[in-house]
Amino acid sequence: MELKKLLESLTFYNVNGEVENCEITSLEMDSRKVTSGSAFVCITGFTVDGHDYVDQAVKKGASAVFTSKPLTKDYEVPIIQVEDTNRALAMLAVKYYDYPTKHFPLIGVTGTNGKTTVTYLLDKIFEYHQKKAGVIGTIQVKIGEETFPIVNTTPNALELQKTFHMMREKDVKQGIMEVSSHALDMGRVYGCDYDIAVFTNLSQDHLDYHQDIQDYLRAKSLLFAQLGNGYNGEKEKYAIINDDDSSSHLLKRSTAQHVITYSCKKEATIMAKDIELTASGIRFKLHSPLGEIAIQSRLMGMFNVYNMLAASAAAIASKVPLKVIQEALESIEGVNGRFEPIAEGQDYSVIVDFAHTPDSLENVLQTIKDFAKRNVYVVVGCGGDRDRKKRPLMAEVALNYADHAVFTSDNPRTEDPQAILDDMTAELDSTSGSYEVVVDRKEGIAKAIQSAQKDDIILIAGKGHETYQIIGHTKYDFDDRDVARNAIKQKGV
Ligand SMILES: CC(=O)N[C@H]1[C@@H](OP(=O)(O)OP(=O)(O)OC[C@H]2O[C@@H](n3ccc(=O)[nH]c3=O)[C@H](O)[C@@H]2O)O[C@H](CO)[C@@H](O)[C@@H]1O[C@H](C)C(=O)N[C@@H](C)C(=O)N[C@H](CCC(=O)O)C(=O)O
Ligand SMILES: Nc1ncnc2c1ncn2[C@@H]1O[C@H](COP(=O)(O)OP(=O)(O)OP(=O)(O)O)[C@@H](O)[C@H]1O
Ligand SMILES: N[C@H](CCC[C@H](N)C(=O)O)C(=O)O
Ligand SMILES: [Mg+2]
Repeated sequence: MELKKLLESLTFYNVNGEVENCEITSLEMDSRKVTSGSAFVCITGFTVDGHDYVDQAVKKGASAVFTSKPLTKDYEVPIIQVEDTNRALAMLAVKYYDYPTKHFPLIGVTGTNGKTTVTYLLDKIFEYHQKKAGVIGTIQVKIGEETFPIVNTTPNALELQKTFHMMREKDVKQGIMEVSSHALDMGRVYGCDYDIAVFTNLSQDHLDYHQDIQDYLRAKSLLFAQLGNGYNGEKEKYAIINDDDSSSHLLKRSTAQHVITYSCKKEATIMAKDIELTASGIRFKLHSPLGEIAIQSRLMGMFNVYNMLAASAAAIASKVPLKVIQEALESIEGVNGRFEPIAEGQDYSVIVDFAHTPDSLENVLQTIKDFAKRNVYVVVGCGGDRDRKKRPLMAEVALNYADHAVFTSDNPRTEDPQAILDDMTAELDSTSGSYEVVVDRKEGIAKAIQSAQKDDIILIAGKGHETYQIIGHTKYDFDDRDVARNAIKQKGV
């Protein structure tokens, strides 16, 4: 693409150098990826400043550089200075990849818990609706049956538009993505044109990044403020909001578009009635302005009723017939690493789940308690370099619900694993409940499995689908499901 054409995506900028006849062969924000003809955008990060890598980028053949501050030396390639390179990156990426989401509708899902689950429910619904879907989120990028690895739940603006472009090339008819609060706050989704924005719920997490819960909510609300601000202005846009959550009022006020509410407790656009939670799944009646359907699902727990309402509401707004929604939800066996049973023929249950917040841990433990015939064990830890304030809360929830807790390491990252466990247990006294601390996760899982007797249930929480454990800066192979399977076999069935 000609640089001149790329610059049409920006309004005010200063150019130092010659723009005419400058051809751009790729758009990059990482100097290490620059090749001959790349345009390099300098981003000021949390660790380093991209402006310090201009020399490297130019040496590698960059044919243009975007900055947000004056550079200390002159270069022979055009230097384009903008107010904010982060914002410019999104605009440039949308232009470079030729407005990819013009070609398919886009659903964004935000909230503390349930985003991945809702996106996979929607993926199944669109599969049944015979519309090829592309999903972006915590687990991976999934386009039809193809999957690609991912670093962040919501990728940066450049990676995101590139992924949308790939979806367009693969003939995707429906985009579905998780939108994290970090992404909203950092502007990773600037330039995205959402048709539907979904809110699951808000509870404590990420207070390492956000100053407080209000700031966290403010970040979430940006998705609803952004709804309808894109280039697909002629289509109707919908905000789908959990009306049973105390943040619903603010989120409704954040959007100028249509609002669809959902609730299990009160009058709302979409409601769940006659809910039955059983040891083998969920039954309820989904009531909508278009009619009522009976939902029968293998997913467990009240929280999954909410997830199904959220997904159904987004599907209804996307004009998917109720019958299709009903069949798709009935067919879902589970979501990777969410309430995933590990069955090796043993006479006790082992469940691997991704609960890594106080609220999700409480929800999943409540679900287990409701059907437990005997003791409930929980093996859980808290990630390092993440919200420290949730640590004592998660430990408290574990003790409130489980008969015995094994506190162990999650992803310690650069923190001392013992110090994380100390944060979890500092407030607990000996009367709070029965627990032990086992720093090594593999050992912690094995200990719980060794102790289990017939009809006991062990919940291994926090890592779900993850196939690694991050210690320091290194990712080691680690999968709770494999570790549990081996421990079960070692114990003997
Ligand atoms: C705190 C945070 O969000 N950091 C993100 C950020 O990294 P950073 O600011 O440290 O980047 P940096 O290393 O300083 O680099 C700055 C710039 O210099 C460039 N650079 C760097 C080195 C070099 O040699 N040359 C060069 O050009 C980099 O490409 C970049 O453009 O930008 C990176 C690239 O986009 C992200 O991958 C990274 O996410 C890290 C891995 C992360 O862990 N983020 C978490 C907190 C996060 O965002 N989580 C949410 C999920 C939350 C949830 O689901 O609950 C998410 O959406 O993933
Ligand atoms: N609607 C919900 N409300 C509360 N807890 C939930 C809900 N849905 C799922 N959970 C619990 O939270 C865990 C994580 O669910 P899921 O991965 O769908 O959430 P997420 O919002 O994508 O999380 P992340 O922020 O890590 O991407 C599940 O394993 C389950 O224990
Ligand atoms: N998306 C979540 C994942 C947490 C998973 C948990 N295993 C951890 O490492 O803390 C986060 O970035 O906070
Ligand atoms: Mg997720």
